[in-house]
Amino acid sequence: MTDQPLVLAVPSKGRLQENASAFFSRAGLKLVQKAGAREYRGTLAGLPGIEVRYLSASEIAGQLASGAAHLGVTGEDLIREMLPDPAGSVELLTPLGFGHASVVVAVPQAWIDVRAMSDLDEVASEMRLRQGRRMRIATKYVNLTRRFFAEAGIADYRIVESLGATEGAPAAGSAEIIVDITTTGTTLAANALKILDDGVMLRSEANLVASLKASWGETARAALRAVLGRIAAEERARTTREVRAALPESGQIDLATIAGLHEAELPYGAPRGADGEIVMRCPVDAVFDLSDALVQAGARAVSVRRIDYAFAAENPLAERLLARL
Ligand SMILES: Nc1ncnc2c1ncn2[C@@H]1O[C@H](COP(=O)(O)OP(=O)(O)OP(=O)(O)O)[C@@H](O)[C@H]1O
Ligand SMILES: O=P(O)(O)OC[C@H]1O[C@H](OP(=O)(O)OP(=O)(O)O)[C@H](O)[C@@H]1O
Ligand SMILES: [Mg+2]
Repeated sequence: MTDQPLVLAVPSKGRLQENASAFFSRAGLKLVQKAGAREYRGTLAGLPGIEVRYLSASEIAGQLASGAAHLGVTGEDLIREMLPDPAGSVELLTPLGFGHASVVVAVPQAWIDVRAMSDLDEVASEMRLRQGRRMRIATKYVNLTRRFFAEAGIADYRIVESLGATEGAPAAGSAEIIVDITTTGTTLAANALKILDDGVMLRSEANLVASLKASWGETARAALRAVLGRIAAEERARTTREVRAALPESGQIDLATIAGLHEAELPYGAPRGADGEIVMRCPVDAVFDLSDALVQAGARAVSVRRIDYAFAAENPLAERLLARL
């Protein structure tokens, strides 16, 4: 078997594209697109064994499912909708803090008595009884809708598959209600629709996702460690601060206790010698309490700084995935 490169699928358009590029560059991963405007492949600068593919968010979900891509950035909504067995075919490595959107059940605002899924059950039964037809739901989230309605005990409906402008379906008369994704709610409001009180099916955001179906040879595994090592180093750096100080004149300070109280660590160990320097690292939220504690304990010149990357021997993201391969 040939030792294939790691295929990294990156959004090439749409809502996730810009944020995804920013995420990779923060982690020091420079996407280099091959020459030619129609070339949808690239590499990562300085990292061998990786092929970048530029695809739409839904194609990325598909390629992770089939194993054509090893790693990708896509919306959790697409993973849950498109994969029959997400838990068995992919690993959601980490949410990325962008691409937030919810998949919701929305009905016409004019249905003033309909507020919850249980009310919808009544609407469906009445429609069936009085008009002899089933309630129609316009959506492209066919699988998520079937699952959610089954859990709500509603069976009397029909799905009208929508390819776009789903919110327009009720006004156009092609469906009574819709299931779609929303962020600001602007599109729903513009179409005189409202979300049911218990109608939020999924809160989604962009995730870094790994395929369990891809072929993970040595080259791909080595590339995985390198990529996830940088991503983890950036995240560790972003969520922590480095706190430095000079030892008290007396040289006496109980750093272990102070560290323990403020979730801090001494990444370079305890200071040596009377004019040693204390270097600690703590979560962003703990910075002021830790600094106060150091000052109270007699430490001098306490300063706090951001760090760009914090590399470590441990690679929790990679280990979690490799344990499943
Ligand atoms: N307000 C939003 N509306 C739609 N998608 C959003 C929104 N906010 C975040 N997303 C995320 O972006 C994903 C789809 O992005 P987008 O619509 O840009 O892709 P696309 O280019 O239309 O993909 P395709 O052409 O395959 O449909 C969604 O599945 C969701 O995860
Ligand atoms: O709640 P809002 O902030 O108003 O956003 C929701 C709208 O955005 C998405 O469409 P998109 O712009 O991605 O177009 P598409 O349907 O062509 O993908 C989604 O399908 C909704 O129509
Ligand atoms: Mg879209």
